[in-house]
Amino acid sequence: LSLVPVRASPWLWLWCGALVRSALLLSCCWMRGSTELHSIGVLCFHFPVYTGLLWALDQPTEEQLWGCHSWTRVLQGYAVTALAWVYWGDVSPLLLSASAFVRSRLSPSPPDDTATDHRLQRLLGYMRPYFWRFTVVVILVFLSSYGEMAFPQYTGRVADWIMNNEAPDAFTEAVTVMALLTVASAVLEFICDLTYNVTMSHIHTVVQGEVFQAVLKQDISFFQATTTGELVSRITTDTNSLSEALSETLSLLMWYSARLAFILFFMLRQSVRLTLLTCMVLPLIWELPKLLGQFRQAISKQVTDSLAKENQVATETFSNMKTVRSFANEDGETERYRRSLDHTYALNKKEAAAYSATTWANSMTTLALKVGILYYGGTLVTRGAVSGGDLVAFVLYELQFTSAVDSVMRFYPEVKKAIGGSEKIFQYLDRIPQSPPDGTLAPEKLEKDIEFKNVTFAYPGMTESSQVLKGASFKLILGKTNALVGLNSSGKSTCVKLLQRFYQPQEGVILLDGNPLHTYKSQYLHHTMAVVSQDCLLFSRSVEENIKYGLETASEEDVRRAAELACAHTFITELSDGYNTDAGEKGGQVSGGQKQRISIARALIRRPQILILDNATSDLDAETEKKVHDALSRLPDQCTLLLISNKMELVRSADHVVYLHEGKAPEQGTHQQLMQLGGHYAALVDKQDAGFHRPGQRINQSIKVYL
Ligand SMILES: Nc1ncnc2c1ncn2[C@@H]1O[C@H](COP(=O)(O)OP(=O)(O)OP(=O)(O)O)[C@@H](O)[C@H]1O
Repeated sequence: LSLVPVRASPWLWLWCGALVRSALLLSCCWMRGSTELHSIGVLCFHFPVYTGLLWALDQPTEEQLWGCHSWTRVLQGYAVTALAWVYWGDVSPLLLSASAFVRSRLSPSPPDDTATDHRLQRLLGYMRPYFWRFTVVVILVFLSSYGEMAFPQYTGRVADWIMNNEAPDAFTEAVTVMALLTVASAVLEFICDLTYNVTMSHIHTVVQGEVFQAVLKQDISFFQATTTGELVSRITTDTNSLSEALSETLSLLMWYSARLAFILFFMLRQSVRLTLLTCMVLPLIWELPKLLGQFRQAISKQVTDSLAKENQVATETFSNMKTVRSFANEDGETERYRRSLDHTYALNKKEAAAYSATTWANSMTTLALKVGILYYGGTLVTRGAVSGGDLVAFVLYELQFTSAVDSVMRFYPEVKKAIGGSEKIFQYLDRIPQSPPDGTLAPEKLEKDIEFKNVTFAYPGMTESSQVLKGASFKLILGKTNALVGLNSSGKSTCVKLLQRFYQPQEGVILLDGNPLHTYKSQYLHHTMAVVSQDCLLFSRSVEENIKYGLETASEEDVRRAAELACAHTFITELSDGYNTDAGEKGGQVSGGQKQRISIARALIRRPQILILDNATSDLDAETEKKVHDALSRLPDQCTLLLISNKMELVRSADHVVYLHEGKAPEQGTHQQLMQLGGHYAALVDKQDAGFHRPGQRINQSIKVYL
């Protein structure tokens, strides 16, 4: 062991021993977690670092350096290592679970390093197409950071020249070079910032577009479970803060990291001892704010969630303003909003406390370092170990160094926080819609009836006892007028939603043209089948754009023809700006009846093979409704018409009536056949007829007719 080269350098011996011990510990696969790596670091390197510190402080180190060569010391070192090896082998799982417990107490959602790495990789994936641009950015960052080193370097030299009254020409030259390098560095920084920010804002646009697209692909139950406020917040607020963090904060992090590397290099050139002293204190500067930063990160996540909830309350209130006003519940809504504000405020206070603690820890540690450097540097100058100029340069470097460490410490958690915040964005991007994959069928013409075969269905999250359909089997005749009748909540609208593939039946199958519904292309299905429901909504755009919604290629002639069929043309031309009149948010600028006719026109412009009207003419007066139905009866023969209405005269005129009862379809046939049967349907018709003959009594509106 005391053989030649090692003996020649006690430092080498000391560090080799530390490396051997750490390699031994690392070879145990169970000791590769971050906690264990820290422990290995402490175990193996505390002695060499301690000796280094003594050397930096100009203290005697002979005993520490040469003491290793005694067999007792070597054996003692390995004995401690072996002991630690055994100790961690047995106790490590216990320690890990205890620390996990403590962390779970401190923060409900502890930061998961693996998940963060994964998210980082995903984000880097978006940067990959701009690889060369980022390479240029990195090169510019390094060049510019290098240029910034000119100021302390030349200031130190100038200080020496002034103190020693040397070469006045060199002084002017040094100042000129320093100025040129600083200007060059600033120009490079400008080019670099511009390139980086333009690229990042393009990436932001791409991510935002992808998230929006991914959300639109989701199944209807997803929209039912997720509130609009939350969705909007994820698409706008979250992507914006991610983009801000990645464009501003990450760029600053890059700058300061590069600066840190150069400063360290120049500091080492200036004085190894002073640099060592600075670096000894570095872990303290590094670890304390990092620990506090983790705590802050967890709180920030809670703040983001709380803000999303706040948005949700506001969005819900404003979008239901009429309901709020009609129930005079402004105070109630204000109270609800105030409660969510209070919750965010409480979290903000926690976050502010964590932020202050992090900042305080940063400044205290850096202050202690500054005092230490000045004191120890002063003694070195007095002893003549370094020149006054060197100390001046070193102090300037050290100031930049601590500010760089401080910035890296500050921006690193922020970037991590933004990466953590990207979790939800990626959740949306990764979410696979629960509906089966899109089919391939898209026949030009349907030939067979629509058939529900033993269909059983409960809404997502509902129990079996809440099944809406319990093995319902019935047919809707192709090219004819069909009526689906039943009491309230008997599942009539649910059947339409199943036909639109908003939900999937748990059992049974729905056949269209003899094939299961899911074998059809989704786009084809929604073009073939047009649905107009009672609560049809218009978009805040012109009437014309509303009518040709999703069919941008439709001509003006098509729009006018569809509007005429829906008896909407006349009133549209009387609107302030005709077809160009803005329908307002959710169609708020037109009346309920006008909204329904525009919606019917929107359905008709597609020339659907199946038209479903779910109480779609309920807001029309009798005369207009008759006109609309007359027009609809003139639709081409092959169009299967499906109408929901509370008016029995429409049901009577249907070719085929299906009566839904307790999740099944016990009666189906023509109106006459069902009346002759004398079952539920006949009883319902009788009740309604009786209701019509009692003036002033409210009619039990529980019939829906689909044509
Ligand atoms: N999105 C949903 N999530 C959970 N349950 C729902 C949902 N939509 C409807 N339901 C429930 O399903 C049942 C059937 O509702 P559906 O709207 O299909 O009945 P309906 O016959 O059209 O009723 P109505 O004549 O009153 O319009 C009701 O009990 C209703 O509460």
